[in-house]
Amino acid sequence: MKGLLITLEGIDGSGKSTAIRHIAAKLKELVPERTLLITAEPSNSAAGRILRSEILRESTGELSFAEHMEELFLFMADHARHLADTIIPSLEAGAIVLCDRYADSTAAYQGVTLKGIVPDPLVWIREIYRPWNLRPDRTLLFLLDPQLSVQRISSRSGREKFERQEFLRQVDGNFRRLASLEPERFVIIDASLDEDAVAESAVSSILEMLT
Ligand SMILES: Nc1ncnc2c1ncn2[C@@H]1O[C@H](COP(=O)(O)OP(=O)(O)OP(=O)(O)O)[C@@H](O)[C@H]1O
Ligand SMILES: Cc1cn([C@H]2C[C@H](O)[C@@H](COP(=O)(O)O)O2)c(=O)[nH]c1=O
Repeated sequence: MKGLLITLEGIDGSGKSTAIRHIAAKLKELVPERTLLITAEPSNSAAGRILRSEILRESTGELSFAEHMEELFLFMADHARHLADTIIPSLEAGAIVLCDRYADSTAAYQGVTLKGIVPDPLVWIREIYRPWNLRPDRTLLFLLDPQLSVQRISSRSGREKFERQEFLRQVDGNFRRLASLEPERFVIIDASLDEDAVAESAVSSILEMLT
């Protein structure tokens, strides 16, 4: 049986982790014969663990050129390791893989942080990934106004709320641009709906691919 790679993308607080739990429960009920793998990036690779410690430590200060480049290539190294060790073996075994964040997040987020360092960083990052990345069968893009998303995650530490909102507005614009470049791969999920409605739209989109 052919595996299926479904990725979930969207800005911080758009509800991906919440939705993935509902989706997994529903798929277990509707297609009990299928193996499900729920995973996420950054993953638990060595690079992923460095990134997670950095994210937790999130400095409010500006990163240097070297720190921005280091962050980009750590995310890419984590992605390569995650593909090789986890995603590809699961797909080869016929699993449905639900991945919370994937290469599109690198293009969307580092496509903002690398502005002024490289020309059109979103396009550059896509080009670096192109020769070796595994294209998802479908990407669910959770769209939510950054003002709402910042309210949802306001309890988390880190950058000032306004700074985070402006940053996420640019990330949101990058996700929308990525979706416009590959409309056949992306499905837009209205993340402003309640949890059940969001999960229902996500599950129906996945079931379409199974039938
Ligand atoms: N549909 C929804 N409506 C209202 N609140 C929601 C909804 N989905 C999730 N939330 C709440 O918003 C917050 C963020 O949700 P969640 O962690 O699932 O987002 P996320 O996209 O995984 O964020 P991040 O990428 O930053 O981890 C949580 O407090 C969650 O309970
Ligand atoms: C894969 C990936 C992630 N990020 C950012 C996006 C989020 O702010 C954090 C991950 O936090 P989460 O709560 O676990 O989703 O990392 C990024 O900047 N670049 C990437 O490639």
